[in-house]
Amino acid sequence: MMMSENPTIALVGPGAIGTTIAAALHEAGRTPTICGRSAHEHLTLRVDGGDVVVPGPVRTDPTEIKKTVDLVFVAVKSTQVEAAAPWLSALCAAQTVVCVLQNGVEQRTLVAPYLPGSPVLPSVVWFPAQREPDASVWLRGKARLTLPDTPMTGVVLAALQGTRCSVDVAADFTSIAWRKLLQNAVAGLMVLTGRRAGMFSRDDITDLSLAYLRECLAVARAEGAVLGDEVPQEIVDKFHAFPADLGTSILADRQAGRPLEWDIRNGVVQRYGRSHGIPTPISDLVVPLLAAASDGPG
Ligand SMILES: NC(=O)C1=CN([C@@H]2O[C@H](COP(=O)(O)OP(=O)(O)OC[C@H]3O[C@@H](n4cnc5c(N)ncnc54)[C@H](OP(=O)(O)O)[C@@H]3O)[C@@H](O)[C@H]2O)C=CC1
Ligand SMILES: CC(C)(CO)C(=O)C(=O)O
Repeated sequence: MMMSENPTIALVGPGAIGTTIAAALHEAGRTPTICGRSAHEHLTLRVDGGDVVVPGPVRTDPTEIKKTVDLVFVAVKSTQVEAAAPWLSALCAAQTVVCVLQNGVEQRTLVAPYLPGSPVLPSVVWFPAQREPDASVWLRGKARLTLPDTPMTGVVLAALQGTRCSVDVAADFTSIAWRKLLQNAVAGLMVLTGRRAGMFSRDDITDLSLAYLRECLAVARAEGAVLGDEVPQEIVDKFHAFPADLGTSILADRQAGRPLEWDIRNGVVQRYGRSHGIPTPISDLVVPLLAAASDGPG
């Protein structure tokens, strides 16, 4: 699918990931319409070379949107898609490309019901970014996405071409998305301890993580992911190498008392495990604890 020369672009969900992508687009002269929940005059991305300020305002009323756009980036949490649906109705026509910047392997299923048949492009978001108390976002790694190879991938490639956010296109997107899901699943253990990446240097947490990752790997393979036996160790090695104070977005939500993406990051392994008849004893412990931390009661 080709994009018009000056495509119109909107970003729904100007949080940690959304601000990073909005800043990348803005630096390349492709400033998106920013659609959020909280009003801000501008967005600020903290990067090594200083701040990137993206002019706003952040729009908060979907009824103000009078025209659909060519490309929408969706960067709300998976728990916020339903509430963000009025933005999707206002911004999307049948030909609008909707690129979902979320964790998980179910972006299409989650977002498509709120669209007028627009094509949905899932992505793998590799970089850590965190919201700071002053509402700026701290980009803590190299901005990088992986996209599946589809007829509309070129639209996103063109939009992000020459920006600080690099994009890889994967022939086997399923395997890459599941690999990232394994990383996210084990990161969920940080919610249960209230600790950051430094906790993975403990031998007992390393052993638990490896066992959990092997369980997730069995489910990923049953879902068609081609991932080797070395993947659990590689993911744990990654956590060992992270700065000790690096968190994860689900921990940030826990600490802010927000709903957690427990279902798309952890519950998914238990759900698919059940459908394939694969035992998931670690998920059976971890998932109810995360679900209760998120949704209560109590
Ligand atoms: N942060 C990270 O390092 C990474 C995150 N991810 C994934 O990316 C996705 C986005 O995460 P992240 O950026 O951290 O999330 P954030 O919570 O930082 O951002 C979500 C944004 O969506 C806004 N929002 C909430 N509800 C609505 C609504 N109804 N309409 C419009 N905007 C709304 C929020 O507004 P408000 O300011 O009011 O809360 C916030 O600006 C998640 O799936 C996450 O798992 C993937 C890789 C890394
Ligand atoms: C930072 C990262 C990449 C690792 O878990 C992430 O996906 C998140 O925080 O949600």
